[in-house]
Amino acid sequence: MSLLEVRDLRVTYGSGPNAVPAVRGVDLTLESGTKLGVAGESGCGKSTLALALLRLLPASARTEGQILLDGDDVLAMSWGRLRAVRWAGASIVFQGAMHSLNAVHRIGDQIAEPLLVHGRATPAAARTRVGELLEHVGLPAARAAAYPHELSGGQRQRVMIAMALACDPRLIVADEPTTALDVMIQAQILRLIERLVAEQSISLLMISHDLAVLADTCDRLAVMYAGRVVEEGPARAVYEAAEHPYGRALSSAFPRIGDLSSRRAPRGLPGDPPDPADLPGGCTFHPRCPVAVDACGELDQELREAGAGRRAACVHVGSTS
Ligand SMILES: Nc1ncnc2c1ncn2[C@@H]1O[C@H](COP(=O)(O)OP(=O)(O)OP(=O)(O)O)[C@@H](O)[C@H]1O
Repeated sequence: MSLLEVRDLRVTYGSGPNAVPAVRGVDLTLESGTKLGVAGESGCGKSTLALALLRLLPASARTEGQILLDGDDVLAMSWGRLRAVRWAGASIVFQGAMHSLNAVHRIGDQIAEPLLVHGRATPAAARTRVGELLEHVGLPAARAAAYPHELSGGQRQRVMIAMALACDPRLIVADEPTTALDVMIQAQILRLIERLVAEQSISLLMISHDLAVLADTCDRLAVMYAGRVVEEGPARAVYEAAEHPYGRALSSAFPRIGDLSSRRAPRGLPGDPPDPADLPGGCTFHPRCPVAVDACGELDQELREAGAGRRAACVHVGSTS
């Protein structure tokens, strides 16, 4: 059984004529001990997907489909079961740690909170564990007494990671965990995440607009456009030679981390991503696609086999012309 199976996930914000279909039928599979990256431009539904995985969406969101964590459907489980799953089954690291941490509480207390709420430790044992967790993410245990504003952006993100690790989750969902950081710190945090998930056999679902970051860190990649996955496959193969024209455009826009000498000229995509409330007919990418043909404006494409372990949703995939 896969650790995580997302089946035909649909998330719509609001209702009636102003409804925003942010996620429109996403299927994803994450095997235990592996790392899956989800890439796409701003507004394609990445954060909505991340929040849906732990049922953290606002009440205005209607969620359909299945999110099977170890075979148990997150969307159908009781609140009691959901509380047990959050932090311990799966935990989430958000972008911009300053907004995710509580400014008026010491970071040690914030890291201890999931341990105490889940009855994983007594207050005394939690203090010891907080020190261990801080050292694990490269911070001195004494920093437990600090308030968030006393730490740098990179240190705050380390605190978020320590908090996510506190209850030994099987899965970490990281939503743009390095976006707010400068390039050097970004690389350090990515290496830290890689080391921790490898050491503790944690599975990772990492979300980013930056395909290069994901290709560097993950085993497999899924590329989202306008609320759907348009390509998925082994990370390196998708990054080096995407089958979908959107995947190709995205990969050409981002150089590999630490490989600035081979920086490829970003070939900017014309136009903007579509408004989810007013999607073009046919393939939603066709108005921006450099290889669109007449059929693309008429018929949306489903994901189909595009080589070993790969799928892409493009009319050109598998065509011999
Ligand atoms: N609470 C909300 N109410 C209504 N619409 C929302 C809400 N949250 C997100 N949306 C809309 O849903 C769509 C997907 O947003 P989402 O934040 O999931 O995308 P994203 O790919 O994560 O983008 P970003 O990288 O900018 O966060 C966007 O059109 C966004 O405006």
